[in-house]
Amino acid sequence: MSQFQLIAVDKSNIDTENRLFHRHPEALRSQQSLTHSTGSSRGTTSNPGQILPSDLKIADLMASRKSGLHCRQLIQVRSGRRCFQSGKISKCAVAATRSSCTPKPFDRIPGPKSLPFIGTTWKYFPIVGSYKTSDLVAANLLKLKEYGPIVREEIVPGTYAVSVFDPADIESVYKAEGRTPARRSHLAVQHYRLSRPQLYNTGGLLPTNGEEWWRLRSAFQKSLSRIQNVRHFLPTADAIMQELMDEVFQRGRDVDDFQTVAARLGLELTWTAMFGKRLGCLADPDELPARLMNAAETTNCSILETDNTERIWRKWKTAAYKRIEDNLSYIESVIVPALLRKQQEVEESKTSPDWEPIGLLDHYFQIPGVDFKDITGMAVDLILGGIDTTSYTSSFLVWHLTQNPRVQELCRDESRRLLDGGVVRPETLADAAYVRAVLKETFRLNPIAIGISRNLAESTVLAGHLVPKDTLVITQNMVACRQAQHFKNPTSFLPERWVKGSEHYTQVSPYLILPFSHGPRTCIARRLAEQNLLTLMLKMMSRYRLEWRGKKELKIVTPLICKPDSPVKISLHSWDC
Ligand code: HEM
Repeated sequence: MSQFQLIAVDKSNIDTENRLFHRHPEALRSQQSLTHSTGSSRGTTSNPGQILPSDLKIADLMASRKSGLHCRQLIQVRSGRRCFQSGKISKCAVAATRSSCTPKPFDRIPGPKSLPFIGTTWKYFPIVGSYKTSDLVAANLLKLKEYGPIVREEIVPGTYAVSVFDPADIESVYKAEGRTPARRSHLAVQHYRLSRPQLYNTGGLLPTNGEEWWRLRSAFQKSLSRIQNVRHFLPTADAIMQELMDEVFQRGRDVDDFQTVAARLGLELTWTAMFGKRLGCLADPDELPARLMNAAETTNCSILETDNTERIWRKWKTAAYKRIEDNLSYIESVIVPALLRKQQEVEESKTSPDWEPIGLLDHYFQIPGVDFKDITGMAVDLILGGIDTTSYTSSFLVWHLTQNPRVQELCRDESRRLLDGGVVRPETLADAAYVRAVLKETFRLNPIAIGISRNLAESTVLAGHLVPKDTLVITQNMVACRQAQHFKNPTSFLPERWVKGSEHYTQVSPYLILPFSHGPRTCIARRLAEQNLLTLMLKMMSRYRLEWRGKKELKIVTPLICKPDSPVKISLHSWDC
């Protein structure tokens, strides 16, 4: 009988082996029957050199080839002479040896030509280059077409960024991110904060890496990661959205830019979650919220530019660096006095028997091991993270709804069935399968982050190339989610893909759609953000039909996160008229 031997010699190989079983239930069943007889189980005893039955592997791997799935196993076939490597299944002319399956070196990763002093950045220059930083989605799509599923760029001479597009590689990146996942972003924010030790202890959560990041993250995430803690914010969120419907939409049914309205909403929701008190910026817009929103957006939109020109602003303050400095200092001028008031309030009331923490800050001021300066950094990061993410996502959501009247009707039917006297309750959210599917489909086509970046914590094989530890890798989820190999009619907005029982129901790799990222560094406010977006949709769709009045097509620009390229102009029509 011919036999096949899995060569799983290190952790990454064991991971790829597990991935194979994960994707091919047949293989898993056979593996289970195999391991039953040997008394082992999947994932725990993926022994290097383990012998597998021949019928299992041939059938399984051939099926993989037919279905276009990628195996990338380091597998040696003792007889049958097949070698599986780098996303392809190829016949080897001679008996496959381990060396023939050895990953290719890092410098063989394809990518644009690198020039002295400027590396590959010329590709983003006007006229000579074909990529635009303002349209990274198109640039990344072009990279995939030009170079394939792995692309290497020299972003600063001697510093490389590797893009991966295949979900199996995205999974490998997450598996190699380590206990304290590190990314290279918000460098100017970090520099600015470290130069103000009177206000901050560290660069804060967004830019910090390593143990210091974990100290902050583990302290601040508790009140945001448990679902029951987040449900605690639901009644206030419901009341805020009710005000949006009654006061704002009722006043004018033609909204010239929904994104601005949604930014106010994002600020109101974030502020209220933090302080446990309304800011009141929806119905009565005064100057402070507008300036705060503007300061957060300008800071966010200057991040990419400063991350890419680190060497310059470290010597001379560039315009983008100055923008960050000015706007962060404005945010501090609002936040710090509010934090001081809150701290005093907590001190005065926490001894009272009927005092209950309402906002995040009520918890933060009681966490041992963090002080006022740590909380200042966290509060500013929540403001930076909480407004544009909500407003851009809900703008794309509204765009897709306006383009799909049938989807609007299905959302209306579901929300009317589930709302309890117009109010969203925890069980409403749990049952809102269709509205949830609409949000997921929006995230497939319009995630606000094109993907995530990581500095690898360990050397890893990606698309058949050995990528060294510490290399900056970018997962290209957004482009991957628009590929026909993963989704039928990939550019169509079809929430039914996510509705069990629908003929369009699709099961895909869990590493494709990751709008909030994944693992220990996933968005700290993920549950809160989802809760708010679902509540908004349920309440809005139960009352209004949306009509698009903006530019023919809403496109994306990428100052940092993906933003609508033009005003989100809509009209709201009552369903009952
Ligand atoms: C649609 C809504 C949102 C999306 C899609 C989103 C997405 C993301 C993503 C992709 C990351 C990077 C994670 C990584 O590198 O692995 C992130 C981080 C973060 N997000 Fe969100 N986010 C959203 C809403 C919010 C809100 C409402 C807040 C605050 C109230 C927030 C605060 C943060 C913070 C502070 C981080 C940094 C976490 C860390 O580095 O440990 N986000 N978010």
